[in-house]
Amino acid sequence: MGTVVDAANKEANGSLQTEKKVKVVFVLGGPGSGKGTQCANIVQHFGYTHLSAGDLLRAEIKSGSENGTMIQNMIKEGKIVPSEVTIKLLQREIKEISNDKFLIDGFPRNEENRAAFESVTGIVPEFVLFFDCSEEEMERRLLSRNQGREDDNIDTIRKRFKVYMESSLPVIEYYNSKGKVRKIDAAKPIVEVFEAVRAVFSPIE
Ligand SMILES: Nc1ncnc2c1ncn2[C@@H]1O[C@H](COP(=O)(O)OP(=O)(O)O)[C@@H](O)[C@H]1O
Ligand SMILES: Nc1ccn([C@@H]2O[C@H](COP(=O)(O)OP(=O)(O)O)[C@@H](O)[C@H]2O)c(=O)n1
Ligand SMILES: [Mg+2]
Repeated sequence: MGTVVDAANKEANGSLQTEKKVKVVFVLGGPGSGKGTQCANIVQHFGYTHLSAGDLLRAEIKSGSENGTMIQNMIKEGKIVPSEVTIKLLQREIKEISNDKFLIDGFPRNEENRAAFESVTGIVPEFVLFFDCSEEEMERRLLSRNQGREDDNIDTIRKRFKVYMESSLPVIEYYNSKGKVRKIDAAKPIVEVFEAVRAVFSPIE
């Protein structure tokens, strides 16, 4: 269990009155491995709230916020946005949504994300759901994703794969060294992947 503390409230009352105890599962894997697709299934069957870091960042661009242009440029390059930006968006959702269990999809994507989230929120994940899939398969899926995303082009896809190998896989290895990774063969068809996902969630429900 982790807690998200309202800093302002803590400041005002010198106490942790608005502590909210939450259960968090990180959903990690390469671009196109099927994170978003399986999160939708988990939401339906296990009552978690799905927080996609990428979706929150794209919404931030649309909102015209001061960080929008920076975020847009980094997404176009497949780069990882400064953690303080992404963590603030995640914290806001966790605080505002009346649920106590969250799937955080596509985060942490590098060591800075991982360490900063833990030190800022005090939350340690129950476990990490890792969707393992070959680059060839992920590339095929991204090129036919048709969600109008400007980062689903072959040049940016190549950059994202490089970032995934260099920065994101080490985070998965970190959690693996702590016995926290639940690895799923994500190359299989959607239904078969969900069968394996269901088995991971069922025992603890
Ligand atoms: N197991 C699967 N087999 C084939 N296609 C898949 C599978 N899972 C997801 N897809 C498709 O691949 C694309 C990427 O899936 P998505 O869930 O957006 O992945 P991610 O969030 O990891 O990038 C989508 O078009 C989705 O419909
Ligand atoms: N923790 C994160 C997650 C996403 N992002 C950015 O958002 C982009 C899209 O993330 P996403 O999770 O929606 O991408 P997919 O894995 O779903 O294809 C990433 O390539 C990064 O540029 C980030 O900077 N930090
Ligand atoms: Mg996704």
